[in-house]
Amino acid sequence: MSSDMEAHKRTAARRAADMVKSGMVVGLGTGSTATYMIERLGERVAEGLHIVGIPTSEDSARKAKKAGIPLTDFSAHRQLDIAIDGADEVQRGPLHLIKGLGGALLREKIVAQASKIFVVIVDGSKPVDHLGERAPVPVEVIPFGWECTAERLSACGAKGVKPRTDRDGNLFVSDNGNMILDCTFGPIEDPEDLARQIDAIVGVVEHGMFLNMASEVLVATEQGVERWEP
Ligand SMILES: O=C(CO)[C@H](O)[C@H](O)COP(=O)(O)O
Repeated sequence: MSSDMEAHKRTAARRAADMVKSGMVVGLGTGSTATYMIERLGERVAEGLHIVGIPTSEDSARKAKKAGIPLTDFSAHRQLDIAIDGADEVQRGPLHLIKGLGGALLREKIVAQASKIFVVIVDGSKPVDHLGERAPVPVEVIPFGWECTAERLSACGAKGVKPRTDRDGNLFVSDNGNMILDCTFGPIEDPEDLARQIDAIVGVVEHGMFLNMASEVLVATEQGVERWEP
């Protein structure tokens, strides 16, 4: 990871964190870009910003607590004012996303769906013409019968379906106790159709295509921060 890329992630993250106002319920994304956003929100809380956060992963919950951000959950709030999160790919135009290479796609999608505004923060390596160009589509599945679920995902056109593993080669376990299958499709011509096919497979909990969900995307590059709307 180049230091430029890190600097761009940080710039986009801080720009989004500065959109947050006192009184808001804020969805806290997961990943390296979202971590910069959590750190910036922590600074703002220390300066007097009053917010509560709903984290999208156990990892982000830990980081938010460390940063001093008070946390809440859906038992207290059914709707969030804003959610801010990174992405693995962003398609300009509809602002379709692939998310979940960090393993948190299910909670991320629940939080994004419950938010009035969903702001996506990326560096210049994330925009693509078609979803699937560079990233696999992560699919969270229940462990029971995953081999069978994997075959059905192949039948949807995935060229490769790989169970995600951790650094030690053990099967990755999500915060929800599920597995992730990384499905390589290559450029996806019709993401809505693919999403329908994947949603219909028994055993699939959720996939990492976030279609028509982003309210805006902040793309930070050498040239500054571009703001995209659908
Ligand atoms: O979806 C995600 C985690 O599940 C992340 O937002 C995505 O992987 C981007 O991560 P990073 O900001 O580290 O590039």
